Amino acid sequence: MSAALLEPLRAGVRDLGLDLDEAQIGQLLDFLALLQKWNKVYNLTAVRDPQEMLTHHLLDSLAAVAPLRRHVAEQGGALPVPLRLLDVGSGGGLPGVVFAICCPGVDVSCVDTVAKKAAFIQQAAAALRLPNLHGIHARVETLPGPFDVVSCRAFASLPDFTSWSQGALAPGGVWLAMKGKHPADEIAALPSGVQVFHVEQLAVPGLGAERCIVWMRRA
Ligand SMILES: C[S@@+](CC[C@H](N)C(=O)[O-])C[C@H]1O[C@@H](n2cnc3c(N)ncnc32)[C@H](O)[C@@H]1O
Repeated sequence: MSAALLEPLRAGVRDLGLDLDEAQIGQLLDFLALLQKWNKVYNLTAVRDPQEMLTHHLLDSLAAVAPLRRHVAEQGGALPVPLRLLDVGSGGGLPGVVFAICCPGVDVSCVDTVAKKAAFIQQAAAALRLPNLHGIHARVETLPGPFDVVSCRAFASLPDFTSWSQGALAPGGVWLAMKGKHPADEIAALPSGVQVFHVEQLAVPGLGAERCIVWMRRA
């Protein structure tokens, strides 16, 4: 599988303008192979075709890496080292595992209510030799944090995501919600204690669909 996906992955990374070394490209392909292998047992994702996994999961998550790196760079010395990120409802590790591979300076915890999904993340951390990746089996509502960035993809509405994870967000922390088209209704339904400070459009190579990141913080 890896050989057939290597060139499309390289092309996608190039289109995204991402700087990744050979080891990271290898880890991304190894992650895809793990996801495909364990999907049969753990039912981690409905996407089963490897090419589709590449565009819908890997490249889609990779599109959020440059924005995350920019946030880390912009905050500079204001953030703890390593920066602590919580990926909520991570499922098979998207985008959490991709963030852990591409941002070694970020300590990534992936939380999921389903035990076998959290176990898969632990397995991936060991297999891919990622000391900055952890799987947590819990409901996000019960996690105290603190996390400097709380992310999600295909998880819940913005009001539910921010309300359920507010206890995990560090003072001065930000929410990074990956969404499809601009979620105007969800933004309008946010409580006054949550402020949207940026809606960032993303272009995912090979995916003709609208994607954005909704960045939020406590008002
Ligand atoms: C649709 S999946 C998305 C998985 C992954 N983020 C992705 O983009 O492929 C949503 C995940 O959220 C998890 N989940 C639902 N409610 C949760 C909660 N309260 N706390 C943590 N995880 C939760 C589910 O078990 C499921 O794995």
